[in-house]
Amino acid sequence: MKHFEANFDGLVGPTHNYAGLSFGNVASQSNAALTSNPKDAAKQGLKKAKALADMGMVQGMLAPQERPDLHTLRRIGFGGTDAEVLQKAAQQAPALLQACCSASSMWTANAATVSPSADTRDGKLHFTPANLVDKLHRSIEPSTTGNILKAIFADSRHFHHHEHLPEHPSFGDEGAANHTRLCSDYGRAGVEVFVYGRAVTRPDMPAPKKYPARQTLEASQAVARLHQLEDDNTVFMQQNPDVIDQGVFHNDVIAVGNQNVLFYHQQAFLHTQEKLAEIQRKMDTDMHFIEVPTAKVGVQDAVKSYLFNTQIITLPNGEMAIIAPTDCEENAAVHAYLTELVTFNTPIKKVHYFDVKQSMQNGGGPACLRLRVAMNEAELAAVNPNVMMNDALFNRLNQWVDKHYRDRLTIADLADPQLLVESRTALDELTQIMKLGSAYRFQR
Ligand SMILES: N=C(N)NCCC[C@H](NC(=O)CCC(=O)O)C(=O)O
Repeated sequence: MKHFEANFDGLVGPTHNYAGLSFGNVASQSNAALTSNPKDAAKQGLKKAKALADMGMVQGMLAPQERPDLHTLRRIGFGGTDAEVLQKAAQQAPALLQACCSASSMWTANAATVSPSADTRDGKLHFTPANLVDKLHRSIEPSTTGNILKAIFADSRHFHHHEHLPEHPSFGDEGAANHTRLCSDYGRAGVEVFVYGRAVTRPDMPAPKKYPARQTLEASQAVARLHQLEDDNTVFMQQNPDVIDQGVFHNDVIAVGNQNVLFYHQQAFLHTQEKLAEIQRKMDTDMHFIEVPTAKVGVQDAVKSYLFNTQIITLPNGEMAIIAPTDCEENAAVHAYLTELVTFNTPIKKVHYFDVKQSMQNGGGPACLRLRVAMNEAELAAVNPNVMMNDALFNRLNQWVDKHYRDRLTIADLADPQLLVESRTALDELTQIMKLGSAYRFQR
């Protein structure tokens, strides 16, 4: 049976805006209050997803969440008509309104942790939505994420869905952004690398001083238990707290892996050599550890350009390619490095650049925008086909964006009751396009 990796990109929602909600994420903070362009944002994402489909990759789309989130606003005491709820929240607690309007579900690397059936004891593909407890605006995503994943991966003969971890800082879980699966071939048991920022039960271990460590060791261990992984196919590594304090809020901002390649910055981890040796010992093939030295690319350049928030994909011809943001092309040191990288003796042979600036300005690069699901043909046949990218879906979604999305949105616009109407109208139509049933609360 054929095995491959599918990517599910988050469709950018109609309320995409810059509210500076993510302390520790430099782009989010420094672009706060910029005017956004939701239409461009959605189209940039669709273009990248379609390009991967055109390269022969299996590519799907995940629907955005319902925002403004009236349910949460009512839950915290804003009442009246929908328009009144928005107006009162805007007047009394603008930060809470902003948290309830973020289109942050677009970054589907944070939707869940996924373990392919080749790695798990029950031979099923496991999903655990990330609880994202570190940020208020993201902590309201996991239940709906779980519902969307269950609507797409519905067949219980193949897919095993878990509830998100308890909503407490001890179990801070950021999903696939802090998880990398390495393997010799997608269908063979691999090594799942969990990268955590701090260990709650081990206060003696180093932790960042300035910015939060969003992922805990305890959360990573819980996910590995739920997913029925063996010690032989898991590795737990600690992220270097110094780089978290320099703006590396997720591990996928400083490292990315694919099959037998791990591409990472010299300063990414603690106890690097020991941990890489453990990975190699547990792998059934020789690893390519591609370490980028600080002397060639500093941490600041890596964070600004998102050199490591690139996707490394295996093309149908077996070669690997890097999907990078155009910001990498614009940074001299990073561009020089990538140009050199394809000449090294590694499986990576090509770099493709994509403009995803609307997302980048909130700290989300190409890799943030996608959830990886390694699977086989039988599993793919069980996936809702209406979310899979092809010419027809690409054209249909672009028309849908043109019809419903604004081309400029400011923080002040979030209280506009018309934005709520537009968003609901758009999402209602989307559930018909993607055949998702009544996925949203407002439809029930
Ligand atoms: N690295 C990965 N996998 N994902 C990137 C997520 C970016 C997201 N930004 C935001 O949520 C900013 C929203 C705002 O400020 O309006 C975050 O910090 O959680």
